[in-house]
Amino acid sequence: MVIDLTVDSDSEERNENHVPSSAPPLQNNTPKSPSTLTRRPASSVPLKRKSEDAEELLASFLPRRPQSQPRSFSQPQPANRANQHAISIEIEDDDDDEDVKPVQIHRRVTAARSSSVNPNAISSASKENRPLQIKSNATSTRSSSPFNLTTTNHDHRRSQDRDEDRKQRSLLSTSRSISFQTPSPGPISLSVVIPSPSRRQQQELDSAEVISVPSPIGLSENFYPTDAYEKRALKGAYPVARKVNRAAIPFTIGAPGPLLTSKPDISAQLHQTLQQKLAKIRGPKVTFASGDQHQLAQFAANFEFVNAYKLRQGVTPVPEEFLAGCSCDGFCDPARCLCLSKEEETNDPMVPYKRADDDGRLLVLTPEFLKRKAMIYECSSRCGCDERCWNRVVQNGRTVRLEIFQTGNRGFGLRSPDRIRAGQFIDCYLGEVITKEVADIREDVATSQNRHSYLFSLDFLATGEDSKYVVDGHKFGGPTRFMNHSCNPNCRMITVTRNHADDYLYDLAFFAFKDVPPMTELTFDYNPGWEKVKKVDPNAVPCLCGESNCRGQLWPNQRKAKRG
Ligand SMILES: C[S@@+](CC[C@H](N)C(=O)[O-])C[C@H]1O[C@@H](n2cnc3c(N)ncnc32)[C@H](O)[C@@H]1O
Repeated sequence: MVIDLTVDSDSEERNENHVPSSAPPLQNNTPKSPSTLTRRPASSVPLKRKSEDAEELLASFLPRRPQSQPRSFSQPQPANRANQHAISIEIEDDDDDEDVKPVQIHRRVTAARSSSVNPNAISSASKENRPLQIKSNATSTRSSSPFNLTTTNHDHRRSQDRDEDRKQRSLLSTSRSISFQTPSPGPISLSVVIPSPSRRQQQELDSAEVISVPSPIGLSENFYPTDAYEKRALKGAYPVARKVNRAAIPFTIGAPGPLLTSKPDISAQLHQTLQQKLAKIRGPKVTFASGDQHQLAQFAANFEFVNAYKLRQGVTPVPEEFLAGCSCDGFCDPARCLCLSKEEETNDPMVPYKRADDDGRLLVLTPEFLKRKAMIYECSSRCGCDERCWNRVVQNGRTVRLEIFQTGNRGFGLRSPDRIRAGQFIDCYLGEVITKEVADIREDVATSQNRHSYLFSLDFLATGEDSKYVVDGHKFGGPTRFMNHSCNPNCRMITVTRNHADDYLYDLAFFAFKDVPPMTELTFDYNPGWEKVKKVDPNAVPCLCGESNCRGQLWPNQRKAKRG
């Protein structure tokens, strides 16, 4: 579609057909200048003003004008020429400014789809449905506009334009000499031609069927669908229940079942529950010494035994492929095994285990190692040695039986019915492995509830103050979670690992410090190396170990300390 929009100020007679009868006659009034232009000198108004005005008008033609700028739009009668519709729009600015000398600028913008004016445009428009194209004799073009303004190659028009420019300049110069104000465009009439449908479109329109649609009524299901059909179908699928005379149905009482003749044995039930839980522990038997039923019941309801760490959210072990091993064959050679711990100062390899003096099958820590603070690196599945290798003790598990008993003043405690040799491995501390952040929260809860703490920091190789992970044996754990503190302990915790690459996840293994007679409570120092202080912190947990060298308090804070 092509719309020929011609901006013409003075060739009135050519556009007479498009001027609506209602359009106001040409007046000699000076239109009021737009506020943006009143402060500009007339000389600053560009000569291309005319074309800009056309663009402005076109732009303003599309959206609605605000009420504050009243403009009159009038639609002209269709032109006499066949296949042509013209809309003439007259735009007029109000002017009440008496100070400005009346200067009349009258513009008529005619958009006509006229074969005489632009035959090419018409022919192309009728063939294709192109976007609206407006032709103007204005000098500027705006390609980004949906309207495409192009210059008409018409000499006569150009001369008319030049005349108009001259006339405008003279008018502007007159205005400048008087008030130095730029006049606004006067009443402008705009004619827009709306093209008729193309031949193909017309054919489609002619052949289109007229479908009669019934006028909607408020309750018609065609327009407001309901579930009435669905309801009717459901009614058929589920017939209405028959009425029953309940009084007529006989009620027969059967033979009575076995009645409880005695009180249930709570103690036996509790014992059974505990046995079930203890049976889950791997290795030699772990038992509960009979004691306070209420405490046992509490424990049975709130605790589960585990045989390995339970890694919680945020805890990631170093993958297996990072495991390094020695190249020993069969039994490791203490002189060249790469897994052996290194002496911190000398870097000499340390052999941690030796055969027990009275039992060749039993491996115990060497007396030298018991005094050290080094970590034990045991051989692993990546090593060349086999499972009989002497450097595999902790990974082979517990060898002594254990008993959980009530201490009387420190809650439960742990002991063994077996004799334990100095340096003998007892068991590992187990539980949930949690992040330090989670541990802090749990510690606050334990402290506020004034209950036992089961948090054990994995901070042996930590460079900073704090650990990355913490083991919590409160809800899940092994028998060693019952080991109490003593200022004169008989056991020691030593860190043991098989993965040289992981500094944060390793075993917390308990070894007997000295020979421990059967049924002696197994204890360790919660804060090894912590010196006795003269003044005991009144907020600290008081130590009840009863030893002559008792420090009087368990720890400066609830959690067990760094290196053992
Ligand atoms: C790992 S738990 C030991 C088992 C605990 N007794 C139980 O019944 O579950 C640590 C807690 O036991 C108590 N505890 C351990 N050793 C203690 C001691 N020497 N004196 C006082 N309380 C002790 C403290 O309440 C501590 O928070």
